[in-house]
Amino acid sequence: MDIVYITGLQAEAVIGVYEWERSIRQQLVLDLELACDCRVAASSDSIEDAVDYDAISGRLLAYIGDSEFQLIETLAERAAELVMREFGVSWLRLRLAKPGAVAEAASVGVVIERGQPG
Ligand SMILES: Nc1nc2c(c(=O)[nH]1)N=C([C@H](O)[C@@H](O)CO)CN2
Repeated sequence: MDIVYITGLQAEAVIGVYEWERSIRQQLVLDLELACDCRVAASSDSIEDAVDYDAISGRLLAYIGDSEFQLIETLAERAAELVMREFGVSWLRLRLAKPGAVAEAASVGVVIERGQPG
């Protein structure tokens, strides 16, 4: 299995369980690993055969920017479903960080894996 990856994708959203969080936008950072067979795109040298990290990044930024979930678990799950459904990705690992959430921590977040490799 090969991987196309995106790291440090910075987005902003309304997210959080507390009342004060419902009226502000907070920073989120995404890392994604996306299963693929890079030989297909390498053979044709065509973006049509590639897992397009630019298109996926843009779609995720738009989706997250419009979202208003309470939990980062919910946003991570929905974002994973979107990428798999719209971009035909069979397996992914998604890390979603909310770096401002705990003042004493460098960052907090979730990591999920969905689908089957290959
Ligand atoms: N597992 C989680 N724990 C917490 C979340 C969350 O989304 N998942 N959210 C909060 C608050 O919104 C927090 O980020 C405010 O600082 C607390 N714990």
